Amino acid sequence: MTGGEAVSNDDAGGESAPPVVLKLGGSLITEKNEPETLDEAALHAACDAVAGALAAGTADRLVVVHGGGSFGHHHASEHGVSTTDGTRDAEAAAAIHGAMKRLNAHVLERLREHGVPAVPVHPLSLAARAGGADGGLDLPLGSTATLLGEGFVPVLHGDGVATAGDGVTVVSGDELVVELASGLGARRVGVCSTVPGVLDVDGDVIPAIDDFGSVADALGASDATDVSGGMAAKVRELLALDAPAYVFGAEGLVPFLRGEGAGTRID
Ligand SMILES: Nc1ncnc2c1ncn2[C@@H]1O[C@H](COP(=O)(O)OP(=O)(O)OP(=O)(O)O)[C@@H](O)[C@H]1O
Ligand SMILES: C=C(C)CCOP(=O)(O)O
Repeated sequence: MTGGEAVSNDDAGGESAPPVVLKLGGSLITEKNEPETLDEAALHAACDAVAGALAAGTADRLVVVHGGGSFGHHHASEHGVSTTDGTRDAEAAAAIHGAMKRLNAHVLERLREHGVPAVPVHPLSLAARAGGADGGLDLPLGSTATLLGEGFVPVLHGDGVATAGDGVTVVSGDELVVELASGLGARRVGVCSTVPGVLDVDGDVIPAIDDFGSVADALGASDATDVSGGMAAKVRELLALDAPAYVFGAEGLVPFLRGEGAGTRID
C-alpha cells in the first residue's frame, strides 16, 4: 500500500492475527503455453494443501492471490498491454479482465470443492495507479480485511487496473501480494510457481536473497508469454516487503503453509 497505514480488521468482528499471503503462480495452475487451459492436477494439489493448512490451523487467516498464466497473459499480450503499456480500448480491457475472471472462477470453484471458504476480490473494481514514472498502486483493502475477519479466504488475481494517463494497464499478482502483505501486516508471504526457488546461474536454488544486485545476473523474464516481468520483477517486489517472503515450487507449498521455510527466502 503506497505510503498507507496497515488496515486492521478488528472492527470486522474477527481475530486480528497477522495473515499469511499466498500467491499461486499462473504458471503453476495453468498450462501457460496453451491459451485458457488449467493445469488441473497442480490446481487440485494446491487446493488440497490450502485446505489441509486451514484444517490444521497452521494458516488460519489466509489471503490467496493468483496470477494470469495462460488466461490473462495471452489476452494482454495480444492487445499490447503490460504493467507499463496501457490501453484505452474497452474491448481490450474487458478481454483481459474477462479472462482473469474466468480463471478466478475456476480457482474459487476448486477451492470451495475442497471446503475452503473462498470468495473473489476483483482488483479492476478496486485499484488504481496514479500514473507517471513513480505513480504508485492504490489498492483499498477494506473489503479484503473485512472478509478475512468474517472467516473467508479472499482470492485476488492479477488483472487490468485503471491507470491515470494510460487507460488500463496490467497489475500483476506479485504487485498485489506486496500491497496486501504491507497493508494487512502479513506475517509471511509465499509465492508458489513452477520453479523450486530463485535459481542461480548454475540452476541451483539460492537459499536467501536480501539484495537485488547480488542476484540480478541470474534473474530473467518468464519462459512463457508473460507481460509482467517474470522472476526479476518478482524478486524486486518481494525485497520491498517487511515480512519474510518465500519463492518455491509445488513441493514447497505444504511446508510453507505449515510455517516452515521453502525454496528461496527473500527479505
Ligand atoms: N533465476 C531464475 N530463477 C527461477 N526462475 C526464473 C529465473 N529467471 C527467470 N525465471 C523464470 O521465471 C518463471 C517464473 O515466473 P512467472 O512470472 O512465469 O511465474 P508465475 O508467477 O508462476 O506466473 P504468472 O506470472 O502467470 O503468475 C520461471 O518459470 C522461469 O522461467
Ligand atoms: C496478465 C494479467 C492480466 C495478470 C498478470 O498477473 P501475474 O501473472 O501475476 O503477473
